[in-house]
Amino acid sequence: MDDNRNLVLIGMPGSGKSTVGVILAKRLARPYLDSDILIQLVEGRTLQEIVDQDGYLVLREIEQRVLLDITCDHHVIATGGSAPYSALAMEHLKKNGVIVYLTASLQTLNQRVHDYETRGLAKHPDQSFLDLFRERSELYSSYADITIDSNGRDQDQVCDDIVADLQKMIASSRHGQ
Ligand SMILES: Nc1ncnc2c1ncn2[C@@H]1O[C@H](COP(=O)(O)OP(=O)(O)O)[C@@H](O)[C@H]1O
Ligand SMILES: O=C(O)C1=C[C@@H](OP(=O)(O)O)[C@@H](O)[C@H](O)C1
Ligand SMILES: [Mg+2]
Repeated sequence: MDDNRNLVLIGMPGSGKSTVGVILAKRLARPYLDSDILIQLVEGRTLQEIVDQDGYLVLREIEQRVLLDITCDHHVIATGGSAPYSALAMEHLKKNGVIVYLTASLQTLNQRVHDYETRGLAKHPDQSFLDLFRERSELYSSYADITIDSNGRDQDQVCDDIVADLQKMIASSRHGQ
């Protein structure tokens, strides 16, 4: 794909950002970055340890810092599900990136993920997953350039759908020039 912008994946935990991100990077011959891994490298501890030791708001602050430090282009970047809580970070990523929102229903997410208790979710301990899902859906949509429905699609099909939509987007922006 002839475009130098980063491809930035956003969506709920379990929507497939990390899994699809690796496949997409290989498909497009681009380097891959996962901001969750960057956080763990910078902090020298797991996401769950950060939440347990310092609380979910500190994890969100660290995530914002790590996202603001990303200055590359031409990468595929999988963010963590809580990335869009930082408007600053999202605006930074959007300047040089196409934001791809992977959607999945609550039922799909619950089928895919069984470790929400240890995954280090950046949410208030009393907030239910359903409430989180509702709160975030709007937030993700507000930043999305492309929205891809991952329900009933395996990771390779999701990757095909992203590439097809990106090609359409690039072609239509060329026609508009
Ligand atoms: N399109 C898909 N269809 C079926 N399972 C998927 C799909 N995408 C991801 N998964 C599975 O769902 C789980 C969560 O995926 P992951 O990539 O870690 O999501 P995220 O990074 O968005 O939290 C993994 O076990 C992964 O294999
Ligand atoms: O949604 C969340 O609150 C989080 C999701 C995780 O990433 P995935 O979306 O890749 O699971 C990770 O960033 C962090 O533990 C917080
Ligand atoms: Mg992930």
